[in-house]
Amino acid sequence: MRTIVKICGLSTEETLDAAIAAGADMVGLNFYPKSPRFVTPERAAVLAARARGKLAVVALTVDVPLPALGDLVAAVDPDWLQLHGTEDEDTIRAARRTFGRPVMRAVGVSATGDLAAAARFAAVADRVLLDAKPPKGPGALPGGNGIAFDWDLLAGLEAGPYMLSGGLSVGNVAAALAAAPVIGVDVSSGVERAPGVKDPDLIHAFVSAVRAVGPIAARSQLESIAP
Ligand SMILES: O=C(O)c1ccccc1NCC(=O)[C@H](O)[C@H](O)COP(=O)(O)O
Repeated sequence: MRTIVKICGLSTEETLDAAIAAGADMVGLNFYPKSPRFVTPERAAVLAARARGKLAVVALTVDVPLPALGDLVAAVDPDWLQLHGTEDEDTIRAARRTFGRPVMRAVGVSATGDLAAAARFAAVADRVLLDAKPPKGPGALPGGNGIAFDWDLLAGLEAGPYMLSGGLSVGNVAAALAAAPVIGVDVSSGVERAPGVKDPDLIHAFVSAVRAVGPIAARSQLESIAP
């Protein structure tokens, strides 16, 4: 099975088409109002319709209450939900049940102890996104900060539906995949020329860099995972 590639925080037709042409598997549409990647539900609906059947569209939200999430799902009809805040297991279960879509839960990692939280969420979510923790201080976003964490912390990660994110780029994604036993990768800042401005050439280069690593089975620590 090939490594899953998600390009997060798209907002234009041009960059969506680049992700599709490059062979990405998922794109993220960002509904966090303070993000430079924020898209309105109306704009997202246009992009999601364009992507339909070509790759999976992920609606990324941060601590949005279920009724408002329902409005978003109705407007955009995403294939996946990505919960990138402090949503607990009950909320994940409720979102899966209510909206009938798979849920990805992001988990910040800065120490091996965080892998316990990741495993807890992996038991109830369809996928867990292992991301860098946001930096402290004003202006930091819950994600999309372009910061990598120490991938060696993942050496003891049990096989599971884990994807890796945080500071990935064309230059480091092969090393990240060599270190981290994950089924996929997610990138945002690393394929941008400025915050919120995705670059079609960088999207192509990033997907090519992942494909050059080869399928998951070529990474020995993942031979037993069937996502
Ligand atoms: O990207 C954002 O602006 C963002 C804002 C609020 C919550 C999550 C956000 N991004 C989540 C993602 O899925 C990113 O792709 C992931 O954090 C990695 O980002 P980066 O380090 O910039 O590649």
